[in-house]
Amino acid sequence: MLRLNNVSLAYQDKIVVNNLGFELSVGQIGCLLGPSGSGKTSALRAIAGFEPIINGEIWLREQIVSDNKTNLSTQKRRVAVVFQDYALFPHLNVQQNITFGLTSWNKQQKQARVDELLQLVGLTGIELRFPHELSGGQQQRVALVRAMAAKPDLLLLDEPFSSLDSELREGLAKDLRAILKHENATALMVTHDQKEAFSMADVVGVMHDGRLLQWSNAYALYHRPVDKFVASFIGDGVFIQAEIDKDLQINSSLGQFPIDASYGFNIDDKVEFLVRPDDIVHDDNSRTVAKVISKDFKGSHILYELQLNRINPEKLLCLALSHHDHKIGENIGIRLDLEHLIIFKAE
Ligand SMILES: Nc1ncnc2c1ncn2[C@@H]1O[C@H](COP(=O)(O)OP(=O)(O)OP(=O)(O)O)[C@@H](O)[C@H]1O
Repeated sequence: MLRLNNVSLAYQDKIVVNNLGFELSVGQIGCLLGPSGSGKTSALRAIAGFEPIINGEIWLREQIVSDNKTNLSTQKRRVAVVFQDYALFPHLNVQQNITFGLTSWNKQQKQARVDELLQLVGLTGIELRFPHELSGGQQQRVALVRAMAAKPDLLLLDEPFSSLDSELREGLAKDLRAILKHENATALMVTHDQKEAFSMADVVGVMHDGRLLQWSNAYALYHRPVDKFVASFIGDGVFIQAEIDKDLQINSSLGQFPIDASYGFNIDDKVEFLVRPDDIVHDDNSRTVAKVISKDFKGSHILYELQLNRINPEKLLCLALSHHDHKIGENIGIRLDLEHLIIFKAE
């Protein structure tokens, strides 16, 4: 449905999207995730036809819509775009807003589509209200269904929830996913918010400095990051310095443990491995103790920041059940419970 091959885009001479490549099939929801300035919005704008590309190809359906000679107009691409600063037409009511682009539809078809879409977003009955009579969350829901009203082949969403508070965001991301799936719509969203990406998308691409580092599902990004940037950007955790000893074991402040030969490390290699907060288990019977440096109460859990000891002042994060309540400065027993190792050569 959508395919990018080695797409590069530059403003003046500065390349901001570098050799981008991925594919979305019909009905799939993708997300480009990355820090500010990583090129996500520029990539989305190129797919929408707002920016020409200097290299590569963008395919939509079975047609090249962008290459270094072609830049098909947005209308001809049959894509709909929802921007951060979505705006409904203030002088049109909800029904008129939603049906604005449905010029070739008759009255009954328009009415049926409005009813169907408003029901999907739980807003039945607000057809005749004007935007100023709606809450921010309701306005954003209407803006989203308006973009989907004409059943575009591809929906492009640029940080669609950024103007909403965090509680609304999560709810809306889940709702939007349900609607997209109901409509079997193909969509690509960009965001810097990992939670949003994970609740919305089937497949997530992490971007950094214009490059796509990894394109996979959320589970693989968290558990099998391809490099240190992805490992640090996705989820919490700390890197522990270690070296490979003569028995090809990892030797670290958290103890020694074996490493599979398939990792390809050699004796004396300096390495660092990732320890997520859920890899550190609070265990009063453990001989390894660490001091509580800070704590963050999260309701069902407490996220502790711990320091191993004076000789090994490495910091760790530990996610403990909320009734394991310890004071700052207290020493608590901990145990490493790594399911699998995320390990890189030390920089
Ligand atoms: N119209 C423009 N002209 C020149 N440079 C631009 C233009 N738009 C974006 N840039 C630059 O291109 C780079 C990538 O910007 P882009 O907006 O694509 O990143 P982003 O990952 O979407 O960031 P954000 O999350 O902050 O929107 C940045 O260095 C930005 O300053």
